[in-house]
Order: sequence, then C-alpha cells, then structure tokens
Amino acid sequence: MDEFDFINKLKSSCHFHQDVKVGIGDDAAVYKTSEHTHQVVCVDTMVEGVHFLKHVSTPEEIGYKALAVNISDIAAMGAIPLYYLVSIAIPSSWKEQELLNLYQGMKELANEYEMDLLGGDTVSTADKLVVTVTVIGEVNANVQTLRSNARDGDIVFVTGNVGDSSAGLALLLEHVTLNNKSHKEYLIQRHKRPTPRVKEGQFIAKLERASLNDISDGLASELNEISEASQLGITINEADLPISEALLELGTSHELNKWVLFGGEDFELVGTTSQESWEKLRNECEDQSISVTKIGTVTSDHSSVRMVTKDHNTITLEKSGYNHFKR
Ligand SMILES: Nc1ncnc2c1ncn2[C@@H]1O[C@H](COP(=O)(O)OP(=O)(O)OP(=O)(O)O)[C@@H](O)[C@H]1O
Ligand SMILES: Cc1ncc(C[n+]2csc(CCOP(=O)(O)O)c2C)c(N)n1
Ligand SMILES: [Mg+2]
Ligand SMILES: [Mg+2]
Ligand SMILES: [Mg+2]
Repeated sequence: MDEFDFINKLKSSCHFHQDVKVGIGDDAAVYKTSEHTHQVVCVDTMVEGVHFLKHVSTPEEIGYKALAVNISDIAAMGAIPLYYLVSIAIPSSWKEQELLNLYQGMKELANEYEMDLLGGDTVSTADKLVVTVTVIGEVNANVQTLRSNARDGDIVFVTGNVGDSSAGLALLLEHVTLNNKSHKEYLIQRHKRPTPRVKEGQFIAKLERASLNDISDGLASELNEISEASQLGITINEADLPISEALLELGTSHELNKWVLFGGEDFELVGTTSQESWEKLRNECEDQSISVTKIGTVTSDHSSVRMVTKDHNTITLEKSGYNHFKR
C-alpha cells in the first residue's frame, strides 16, 4: 500500500456543503464562515516508535512537536492558528505526570500563538502512545495558498534551512557523530522543536498568488505534491539549497542529499510565486530578517521534479521521502 494512493481514493468530487472551499488534498481544509474570513482545519497524529521515541525525547518535547506540526499545516494555508483539540491513546507505560508534561509542552507553544485548548478525547491502548492534534485557524477569505497554485515561470522558494531535522534524528539515534557541541545541539533542537513558519506564511499570503506546502515528508516529496497538484514541472538547483553550517559540517555530500531532499520534518514552507511577487517577498523578508531562498523555477516542458546538481547533471527527484507503509 502507498500512503498517497490511499488518500487519493478518499477524495470526493463534490461536497454537500457549498461552503467547503478546500477539501482533501492540501495541508488543511478550508470552509467559509463569513464574507471576510474562512476557517481552516487540519489534523495530524504522532505515534510512539514511528514519530518519536520516549528514550530520546521528553514528554514536553513530544507535546510541543505534536502541536507544532499542525500549526505548520495552518501556516502553509496562509492562516493563523486559533484553537486546538487533543485526542490521546495511552498505554500503561505512560504515567500521569508524563502526560501532564506532554500537555505542558503543547501549552508552551499554544501560549506563543494565544491558542485555546477546546477539548479532545482520552482512551487506553495496548502498547504505544498515540497523540492526535486538531488545529482550527482562520484565513482571509481571498487567500488561497494551495498546492495547485503554481504557474509556468514561477520562482520556487523555501523558508529557513532544509535537512537539519533528519540529521538531528540521526544524531539522536547515534547513526552519526558530531564533535562540535553547539552544532550538534542545534540540529537536535531542529528535530525536537521545529518552528512553525506562521509569520512567513502570513507574508506569503499577502502575495497576489502563491502555491505553498510545508515540509513534513521531505523537500522532494513536497515539491512533487506541488508539481502534481499544479500539473507542471519543477527544476531546482542543488547549489541554491539553504543548508545550515551545522549540517554542512556533519554531512558528506551523499548523506547531505539524503537529509536535505528526502529527510523530512523540517516544517519549513516551500512554494512558488511569480517573479514579480518573489522580488516583493524577498525584500519584505530581508527587512524583517526572515530567511527565504530562491531554489528553482516552475516549467511547463515536463511534469516531474528535477534537480540540476552541482556538477551540472539533471536528475529526477522522485516522490520518495517519508511514506507511511513504504519503508
Ligand atoms: N485518513 C484520511 N482520511 C481523510 N483524509 C485524509 C486522510 N489522511 C490524509 N487525508 C487528507 O489528505 C491530504 C493530505 O494529507 P497529508 O497528511 O499527506 O498532508 P499533510 O498533513 O500536509 O502532511 P503530513 O501528514 O506528512 O504532515 C489532507 O487534505 C488530509 O486532510
Ligand atoms: C523514531 C523516529 N523515526 C523516524 C522518524 C522520521 N519520521 C517519522 S514520520 C515522518 C514524516 C512526517 O510524519 P507524518 O507524515 O506522519 O506527518 C518522519 C520523517 C521520527 N521522527 N522518529
Ligand atoms: Mg503539510
Ligand atoms: Mg497529515
Ligand atoms: Mg506525511
């Protein structure tokens, strides 16, 4: 089974309610609530052993990340987060204080965005902790930063750096080592405490048109989603990819590509916009010391994602990042 094929089979061609503006197929669903604003809702689950390990992350860190990954989907819709609900399936290996600490980790991030916890559900489970967070947000009615919004000739951009999170995980799992303590800590923090790019999403939402996706499954996978949804090709340049000093120190070029292109969980925003809007975005972000980098262009001559390597070869980037069931 393939995760994405399965999801495609769940899509319906019409909705009972006309107010549904975006259904299955983007980072969050959007439905009309008033003339000027629409509501945005998303849900993501984290499973012990799949998304986190109890012996490498604290309950606070696990809670923080469970909320952060959902706020990231809200950011990818150009929306702001308002409310959250938490469903938790608890095995006997988790003590009450650990669970309260997990909620404290969520609260810490929720306070930053002034988000209210509205409810949830509590059940038992045999073995592993499962935490499912739903976030509800709000977006200006005329904003649609959809994956399907790319156009021929667009600039492809990404916020922040890519690859840090999966390198941080490799360090946590002791698959690799790094002597520089501050670089090591930086990469691990990027894995455990990703920053949802809400402010960046707000800047992008002000552009005339932009496609947008957040990086959960890996840069190559997210670019393929934009390419598929927009039915256009994307070409990125390896030399332009924003890579942190810490990651450069850690990786040989083979490992670097694995982390940067296919690693995932960076929770940066990747998108496309017109050349004119890109100039505007770049200037605004520069004024605000926000990191955004041009990494490629959208093309109509093919429908795949390609990368021009540093030695000037063009390779196809398959949608082969993180895929539940295909590992
Ligand atoms: N089991 C499901 N039932 C109904 N819709 C689903 C299901 N799983 C995913 N979707 C929908 O499919 C679309 C893509 O989901 P996906 O989880 O790949 O996106 P994402 O949340 O941005 O990525 P990630 O989960 O990797 O962070 C979304 O609209 C999502 O709501
Ligand atoms: C112990 C452990 N092993 C592997 C990973 C890596 N990982 C898990 S899920 C995922 C994609 C995003 O999740 P989803 O698609 O469900 O939103 C990635 C990159 C991890 N975080 N912890
Ligand atoms: Mg997403
Ligand atoms: Mg999801
Ligand atoms: Mg995923």
